[in-house]
This record gives sequence, structure tokens and C-alpha cells, in this order.
Amino acid sequence: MSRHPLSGIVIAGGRSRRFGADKRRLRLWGDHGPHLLGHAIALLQPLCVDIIVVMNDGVAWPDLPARIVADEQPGSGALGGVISGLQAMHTAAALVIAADMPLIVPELLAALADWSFTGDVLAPTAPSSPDLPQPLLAVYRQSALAPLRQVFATGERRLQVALTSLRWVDPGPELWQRYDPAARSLVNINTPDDLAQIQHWLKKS
Ligand SMILES: Nc1nc2c(ncn2[C@@H]2O[C@H](COP(=O)(O)OP(=O)(O)OP(=O)(O)O)[C@@H](O)[C@H]2O)c(=O)[nH]1
Ligand SMILES: [Mg+2]
Repeated sequence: MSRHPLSGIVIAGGRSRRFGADKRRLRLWGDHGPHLLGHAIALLQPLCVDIIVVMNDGVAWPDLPARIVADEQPGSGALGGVISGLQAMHTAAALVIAADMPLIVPELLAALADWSFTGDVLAPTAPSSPDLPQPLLAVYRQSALAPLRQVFATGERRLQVALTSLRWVDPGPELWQRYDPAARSLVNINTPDDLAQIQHWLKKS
């Protein structure tokens, strides 16, 4: 557990349009393993005192070991999901991830949870695009909520763009070098081809 109690927020209210089926229910680790959403929750459990899943079909997930929160404005994208999750949190900060990231390295997540930083959000940049924050593998403070709402009110829906209006801190390339040199933690499943690639990696690991 990190020094300060953290919430864990899984943004999971997307429509899986590119994938074509509910990707949150994929069982990449075999029929007896977790589904993707359960895997995301399990990653957060050792690090967080309260886990919030932001999605709009909670009735279809009766046994989830998490608090389910609906979008304030359904269909408002990941930015709307983060706003709804931060609004529901009872701690000063939260670790935020997406439900479609099967290769997050637990030690990297623990390092982010423990990172001390000044600002609204701690978000790494991908080694391949060092100017853009990765908003769904990040730590948000309560102080992020008001400016995110302001950006949302302008009509902006791109979470990555919204983050640039916050006091944003990048943990730097050492995070990747130390815990995840191939930056697989950022891989997310958007299309059936993404799934095939990830299954290939999982078979080899
Ligand atoms: N709560 C909430 N989560 C969202 C919303 N839109 C996307 N997400 C989540 O944000 C993460 C990243 O979104 P995408 O990769 O675009 O996933 P998606 O929206 O299901 O997929 P596409 O329909 O193909 O864009 C996923 O975990 C989604 O479940 C939304 O409107 N509300
Ligand atoms: Mg995605």
C-alpha cells in the first residue's frame, strides 16, 4: 500500500466499437482466469483502499469486487469517465487505468502509486511519443477535477488534450527502463488485430 491511501479507478464505459464485442469480458488467461475488467481490478487491489469502476451497465456485473459508478454524462468518452470517477473518490488521489490494458506491469503500477510529485496528475509519456501524457496509466489528485470539468465544459472530449491543461508531471524515462522497457503496460486492445498480437505475446511470456 502506498504512503497515502489511494483509490483505484477503472475507466470501463466504452462501447468496444472497433473491437466489435464487449472486450471487458475477454478471458486472455484461459477460461478459469479473470476477464479483462476483473484483471484490471485485481491489479489495483493491493495498492488501493477503494476501487471504483466507471461504467454504465453495472447491472450486468453483479459480482464485481468494486464500487460501480455511472458516467455523469454517458457516452462522454474517457474524459467524462475520469471526471465521474474522481467525483466519486473519497481519497485525495487515485490511480487511474483503463479496462482494456492487459499487460500493465504490477511493479510499474506500484512505482506510480508510490511516486511523490507536486501537481494535479502524474502521467508517464510513451517512449515513442515523449510529449504526450498517457492519461489512463496515471495518478490524479482531487485538484485535477475542477480544471478537467472546465475543459469538458468547452466541449473538448480528448482526455490527452485535457491533461495538458493540468499541472502534469512526467515520471520520466527511468520508469520504463526500470520496470517495462518495451512499454507493454500501455498496450490496449482496440481491434481484433490488437487482441491477436497480445495473445501472441502472452503465449511467448
Ligand atoms: N466511463 C466511460 N469509459 C469510457 C468511455 N469511452 C471509453 N471509455 C473507456 O476508456 C478506455 C479507452 O477507450 P477506448 O479504447 O476508446 O475503448 P472503447 O470506447 O470501448 O472502444 P471504441 O468504441 O472502439 O473506441 C476503455 O477502457 C473504455 O471502456 C465513456 O464514455 N465512459
Ligand atoms: Mg483503448
